[in-house]
Amino acid sequence: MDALVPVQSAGQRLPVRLVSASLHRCIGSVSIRRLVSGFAMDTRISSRAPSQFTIRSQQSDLKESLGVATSSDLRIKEWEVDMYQNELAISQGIRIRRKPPSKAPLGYSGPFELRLLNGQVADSPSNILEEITWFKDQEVSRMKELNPIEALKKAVENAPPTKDFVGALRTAHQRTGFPGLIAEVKKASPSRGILKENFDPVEIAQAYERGGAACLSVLTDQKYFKGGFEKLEAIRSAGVKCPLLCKEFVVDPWQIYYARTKGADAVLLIAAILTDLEITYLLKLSKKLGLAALVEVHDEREMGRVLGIEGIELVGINNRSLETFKVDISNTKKLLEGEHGRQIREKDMIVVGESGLFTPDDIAYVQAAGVKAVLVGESIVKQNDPEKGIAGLFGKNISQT
Ligand SMILES: O=C(O)c1ccccc1NCC(=O)[C@H](O)[C@H](O)COP(=O)(O)O
Repeated sequence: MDALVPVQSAGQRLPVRLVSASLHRCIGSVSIRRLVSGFAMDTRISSRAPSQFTIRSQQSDLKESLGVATSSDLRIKEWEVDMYQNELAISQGIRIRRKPPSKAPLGYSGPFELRLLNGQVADSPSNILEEITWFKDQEVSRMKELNPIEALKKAVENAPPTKDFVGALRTAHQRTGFPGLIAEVKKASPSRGILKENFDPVEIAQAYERGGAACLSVLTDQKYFKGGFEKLEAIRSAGVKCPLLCKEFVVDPWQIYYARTKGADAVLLIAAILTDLEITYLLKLSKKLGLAALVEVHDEREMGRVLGIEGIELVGINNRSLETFKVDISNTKKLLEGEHGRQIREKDMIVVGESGLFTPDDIAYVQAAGVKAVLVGESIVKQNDPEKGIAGLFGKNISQT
């Protein structure tokens, strides 16, 4: 019996079988589908094996056997599922915690008791990505109440078809000989503050399209980037033809449905905050809804993980450390060297160089490293005329070539 799940250190793999077996015991008749952050997983639990972990009164056992869990049982179970999810993430080397650490609910007795006694955990976010992720988790819970998934699924059925994001990048690369440009519509960022005061997202998007952008990236996060879904919708409704990336911090499948209903053609999946299983599932869901997925990595470990996942066509290498904000475009080169680069070429994936690209030399540098697309925000959005900004970035007008 695995009464005590061993605490995993970073880099060690926590067997999924062990996690599911333990979840099985903890959750009893409650569907994991509802509990693991809304992620629909294959494992639907139906067994009513008695829990080794939770102390229940005879009365609550009776209630549960009748399918009526007490609210305190549910709190304990939800908390414990969060803890297992953290363990799984840690075992994959993910340092970003998805939620602030919380104390065990009253009455909890189980494997995490020992863990809690041992360590002092920081209860403030350790970097900006973690802060954004914690906020997003809360924000998505609120948004889900206002826009239930059933309504979104209906809206998706009636939504117009999506545009071919990956195809647009390949075509632009072949047409211009330069990496296909994903031009970012971004008013502000945590590292740079406000980038443009008089910010008209539709005007900027139209200027980017005239300037030869293959695709656009639209920030939808309000709090940290001053973006919004209304901006994505407005750009789509204005008749812009470029495929649109919904630039969000996805922590829940609900967001994929929501992005689809708001006019997105592609979504961003950030490996630093998602487990392999989550990426796999979100990728499948995106494809099912007709969306492309840009899977973003920051380091070699994340690149290795992503290369082990089937079905990824677009990999973004972010040159910005989300922990220190330092931008270093040699990160793109480093991650495309050796075995990883070989696998990427073999799989014919499109690599997108992201962040910190300002000059034709920067573009030439990441192109020589192997990228077929670039994602650029600051250097073009700040220009009075973003259309000319694109010509400046590439050293020539790429709309005509
Ligand atoms: O830009 C930030 O400060 C930032 C902070 C935390 C998470 C993500 C962040 N940026 C998102 C991006 O990756 C960039 O918007 C994108 O790659 C374009 O970068 P740039 O051309 O340097 O504006």
